[in-house]
This record gives sequence, structure tokens and C-alpha cells, in this order.
Amino acid sequence: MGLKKADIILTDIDYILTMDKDLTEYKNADIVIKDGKIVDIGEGKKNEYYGKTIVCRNKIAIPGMINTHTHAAMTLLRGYGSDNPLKVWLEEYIWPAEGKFVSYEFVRDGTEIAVYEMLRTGTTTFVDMYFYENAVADVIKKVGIRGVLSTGILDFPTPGAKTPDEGIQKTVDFIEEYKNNAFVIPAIGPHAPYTCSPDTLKKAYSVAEKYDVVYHIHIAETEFEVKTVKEKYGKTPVEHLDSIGVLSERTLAAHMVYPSENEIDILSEKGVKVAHCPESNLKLASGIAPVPDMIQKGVTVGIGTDGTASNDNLDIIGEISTAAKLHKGFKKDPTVLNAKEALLMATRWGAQAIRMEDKIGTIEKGKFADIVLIDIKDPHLNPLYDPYTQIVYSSTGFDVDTVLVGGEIKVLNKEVIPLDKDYLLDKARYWKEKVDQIRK
Ligand SMILES: CSC[C@H]1O[C@@H](n2cnc3c(O)ncnc32)[C@H](O)[C@@H]1O
Ligand SMILES: [Zn+2]
Repeated sequence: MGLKKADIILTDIDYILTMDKDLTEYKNADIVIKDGKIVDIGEGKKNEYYGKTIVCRNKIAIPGMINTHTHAAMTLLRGYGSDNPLKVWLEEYIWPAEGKFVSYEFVRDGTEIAVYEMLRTGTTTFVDMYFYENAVADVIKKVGIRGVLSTGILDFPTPGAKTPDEGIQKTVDFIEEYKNNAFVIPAIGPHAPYTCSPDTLKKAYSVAEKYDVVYHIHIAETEFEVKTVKEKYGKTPVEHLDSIGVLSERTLAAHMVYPSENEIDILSEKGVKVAHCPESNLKLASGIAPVPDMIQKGVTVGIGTDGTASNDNLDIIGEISTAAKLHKGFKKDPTVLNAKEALLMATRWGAQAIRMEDKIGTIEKGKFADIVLIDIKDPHLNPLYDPYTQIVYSSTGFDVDTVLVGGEIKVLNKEVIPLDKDYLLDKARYWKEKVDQIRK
């Protein structure tokens, strides 16, 4: 029989962790890619196809990872205002700096730095909420990564919009511009129940419904938020949002540190998804989200880093490692959030959180070829008894060797191909000098 044509054949992969519903694994096997999608997987597949071949000995393949909550451009504020509570950090450091500097150029440069780090550490899709999302979209078009992008909508003037209505209109225009794009995926981003009125939250929700996009919002991040919302509306955040009708399967709730038992039931019934951001919650001392309880009640939980000013990195492997250990320690139960579940948060569950499970999140035929290869030829990853535990507990994102997005090679031999490192370092220096002036 004649050989079939492929674009790329990844051969001799030590382990392929598909993360599909049966958690199918392959050993010493191949992945075949054509037209940006996975067309075949398995042992000996390399003998059935011809095309560009990449030999992947000493590698583990996993699906491209998904960061379900970040503010990418905040790389330019990495470490700024550290070691302060969320309220002080936002009101005294971050918002003044954003008010002064955030512009198309700031967001473009900050996002390029973020995208470099994300690709380098194996993230192929990120969910963003910030300002000037047109700049984020331009970076995505230049580099080739997937982004679910929302302009942050607040009831007070922001760098991108004077009023919430302007923010909502910008979002509608953005949705119109990018509908049906496989890389720039528009969403709507009302900031939080303590910064948006019920009217703003509802208007934003009608846009989410009309255009069928993700409704991305911070919810129940701190005790301060719970207290504020209770004082203002007589209800806790999830109950309040439920009462105004903005909770559904399209709602993606970042943080969810303080849901009550009843609120977890609401999340489960309404199909609300959660973006768990453990490192940001720890760094800002916000608290520990009851992730095992939410998962047990059927809530889909993805993983997020939040922005790098509150983390302070975009390494998703580091984030799931923190999550897996944090919840074991908190519950005093080592079986809680095992390595497979931790990796699911970064892959299939993350895809479900953004309603893209038919396209990304697993290595399966027909899915986009968003694939990460982790280099295991290093003493710190050997001996290797179990590939899942090795990834979650022993590796970091910097063990990622190769990354493909839509079948295109973005990282090879640990080099990020579409971006220039020295250029990014210059940009980081340029903006630091400006931001430093604020407190002088
Ligand atoms: C509306 S766009 C993003 C907006 O949110 C700010 N922000 C960053 N991290 C957090 C967080 O953990 N909780 C609340 N708000 C956050 C960011 O600085 C922008 O102003
Ligand atoms: Zn956030």
C-alpha cells in the first residue's frame, strides 16, 4: 500500500498522554499531523505516512496546555507592589500604574513577553482579560498562539474605555471582527461583582448570550469582596450573580476562593466553570479555593496563573504542581487532586472551561495539533516510574522542548521561534524605567 501524505510526523515519542476520556496512553509511538490537525496516533504510524519527520526520543507528549485566567500584558508589572494585600496592591500600585501607562504599545509589548514565556513553558491557549485587546490580537496573529480575549469592563474609567457601555461596545466590535477565527477567540470580561453594577453585569451577559461567547469574570476572590457584595446586595457573590441571571455554562469564574456549600451547588447546577489560580491566591494571601469540593460536586475546574504581578510567572506546570500539593496539604489527604487530575486541569478540563473541548485539550484524531513535548533526558526527571507524576511533581515548564500550535512548530529545542529574546529584554527594561518614575 502507498504511503499517505502528512505535514508533520512526530515519531518515537516515549509516552503520549492523550488526556482523552479514557486517559489513553501510548508508548514509543507517533503522532501524524495534516492541515493543522491530528490525523493519526499510535505505534508504527510513521510507517504509513511521509512528510516532515521530527524524531522525539526521550520525550513525553501532552496536549498543549490552557491557561484559563491571566492578564498577559501585566508581565510589565511583574513583581510590582509585591507583598501587599489585594486591595492595597490594586489601589496603590497596579491601578495607578495602569492608569498612567496602559496603551496599545504597553499591551503589545507586555503580551509579547507573556506569549514568549507561555509558549516556552507549554501553554498553547490562554484566556485573557485586559485592556487594548486589539493589541493582544495583533500579537497572536504575529506569533501564532490561541487566545480567548476579553476587554476588562469596570464601572469606573479604565485605560481602554471611559464608561462600562464603551467597554461593552468595544467588545461587540471585537467579537464582530474576530468571529470564526481559530486563534483570536473573543469573549466578554466584566471585571467582578464588586466593580460592576448589576446593570453592567446583565448588559454584558446579553452580549455573551447573543454571540455565544465566554463570560469571563473574577468571582469570590477575597473575604473583602464577599463582605462588600453582601453589604451592597444582601447576598454572597455567587448568589447575587445567580439572582441577576448571569450564571450559566458560558460563565468562567476566576478564583472562586470563597463559595459557600450552597454556592458550590449553584455553580454545579448552572454549569459555571472555574479558573483556579492557586499561586495568585497564595501570593496575595486571598485564601485557598475549595477545589476538591467543587470537583466532587461536578464543577469543571481549569487552571490559571492570573497576571504575573500576582504570581509571578506563567508556568502552567508549576501552577498544577502547586495546586496538587496545596489541596493535599489543606485536606490532609495525599489522594486529593492526584497527578492525572492536576494535568487534566491544564488540558481537557481547561478546554471544557472555555467550551473548546471539541477542538483542543486532548491528543485525539480531528483535534487541532496543539502539542507539547517534554524533554525527559535529564537526571532530575529520572528514573521515571510514572509520566504523570514526573510532569506534575518533578518537571517545570522549562523542561518543555517542543511546542506545536495548529500543527506549526513554535518552540524547538527549547527555542521560541517566532520571538526574539533580546528584543523582549529591551522592551522590559524600557517599561520598567517608566513605571519606576511613578513612586520617585
Ligand atoms: C479588567 S482587566 C484586568 C484588571 O484586573 C486587575 N487585576 C489583576 N489581577 C487581579 C486580581 O487578582 N483580582 C482583581 N483584579 C485583578 C488588573 O490589574 C486590571 O486592572
Ligand atoms: Zn485576574
